[in-house]
Amino acid sequence: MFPEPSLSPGPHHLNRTGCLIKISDNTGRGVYASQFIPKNTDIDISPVLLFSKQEYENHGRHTVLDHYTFKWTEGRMALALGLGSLFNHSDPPNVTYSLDIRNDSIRYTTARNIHEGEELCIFYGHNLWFTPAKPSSQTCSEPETDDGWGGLTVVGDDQQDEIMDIPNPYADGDTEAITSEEDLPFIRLKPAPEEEDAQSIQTVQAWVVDVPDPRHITTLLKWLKQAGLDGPELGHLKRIRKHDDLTSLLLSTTADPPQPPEDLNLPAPYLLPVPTSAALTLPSLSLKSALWPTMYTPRRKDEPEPWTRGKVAWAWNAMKRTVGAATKARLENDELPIAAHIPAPYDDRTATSPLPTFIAADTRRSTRHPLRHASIIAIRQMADYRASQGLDPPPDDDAPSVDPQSDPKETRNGSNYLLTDQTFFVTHEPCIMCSMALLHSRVKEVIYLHPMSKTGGCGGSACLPMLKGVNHRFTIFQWKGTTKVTAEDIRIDPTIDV
Ligand SMILES: C[S@@+](CC[C@H](N)C(=O)[O-])C[C@H]1O[C@@H](n2cnc3c(N)ncnc32)[C@H](O)[C@@H]1O
Repeated sequence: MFPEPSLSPGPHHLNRTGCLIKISDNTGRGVYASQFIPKNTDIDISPVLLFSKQEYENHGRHTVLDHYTFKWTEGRMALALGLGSLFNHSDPPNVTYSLDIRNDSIRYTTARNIHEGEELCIFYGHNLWFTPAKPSSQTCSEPETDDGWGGLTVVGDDQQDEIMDIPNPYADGDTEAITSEEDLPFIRLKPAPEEEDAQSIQTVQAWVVDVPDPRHITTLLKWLKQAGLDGPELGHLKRIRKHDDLTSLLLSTTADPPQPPEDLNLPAPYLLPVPTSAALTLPSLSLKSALWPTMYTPRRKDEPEPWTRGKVAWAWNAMKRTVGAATKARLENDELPIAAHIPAPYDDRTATSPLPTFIAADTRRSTRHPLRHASIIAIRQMADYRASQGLDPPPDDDAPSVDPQSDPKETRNGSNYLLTDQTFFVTHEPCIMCSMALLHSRVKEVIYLHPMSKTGGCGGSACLPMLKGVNHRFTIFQWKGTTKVTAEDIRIDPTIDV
């Protein structure tokens, strides 16, 4: 059924589940099935060789190891021994893998039934360092994120019970210690300043005069000042342009041409389109400066807020629970496997009456309602709860279903229906509608697992909190998953609005 690629047999290394190594012209060595292998079979458990962060930085990453190693915890890198290093990349993959931090090994499991002769492939992530032999089935452009090993993403097990069994890798240690950025299980997405292309650059007509004798420039700059033509409206542009041997001076955007001092004998001013704003990125700088020399003002990034180990452990549990809810929604209710979760805030852990946890799955299928997205439901749960002043919520099909693990009575104060200061966990990047709802809700930060590059409103197809004119911004994180909370099972069609 699966055509034998132009393979030389290579060394066989037949393992107990029937995996063997073959060599193809396009992808080099790879792992192939010598027989039918059912879904959910553990096909290999590869021990790993660990490199310390320093060892890897100084040596490993400058060698071919960089194409083979997986990101481990505490900045360490792992080389899978045996078959583990030989799985090639495919999107979608037919093999998932999970890191077993305790036993220094990686487990590879079939994600579906595998036929004899089929190549077994894992998913390396979206930032490949080579051109994949088979074109990716996903055409989405994903955010520039670090996915795993030099480029690999951990795609974990799809069994909810197993997900729930995984020990939290951040559970031990000093809860007050600050976790370094690279040890965080998520990536802070710093939405790029708006990129511009040549067509989208806004321009305005400005008067320019050529100055054959550059010694006149000083006089002209003084004259601009005296004439009141040195206002801030052109402050994003340089006044003088030197092009080949010609010096030109930017005068004004006035309707009529300004009249420079006559005794300088300058040629008549002429109109030129110039950019209306400074350049935020280097590509934009070169496009704009081709029109007129432009100032470069990259956006200053906010100082990232540090995450303590205790808070990271809390986030890990929260994301695990979110994934569990999404998996359950699909398995038990035949819904889309999408869930959103507002856990009791980490800082409430010692409070006598902490906020309850709100967790919601998508219900658009069962309610036949196009707006029953998990995020909208979770936002509404919390808003209703906070505004309810102890009253029972309205009997609606997406009305609050406050987590039974929590006792809401104590903290209902009705003072605030917003999600101010809340961390919002969601299995998939929220769509534009949900991102706008999150913005309206004044949420503090959103952590999502799967990017939705075609429909997402947090950087995928648009970035709502970065829009001009919005009255709130929230921080966005993408889970990178050195844990099994990353579940391939809840991947969905990239064109779905989440
Ligand atoms: C972890 S190794 C996999 C084993 C490798 N094929 C070998 O012979 O050692 C990763 C390397 O395999 C190659 N590779 C993996 N998947 C590929 C794909 N889909 N298309 C082309 N090359 C691929 C790339 O050269 C990549 O750097």
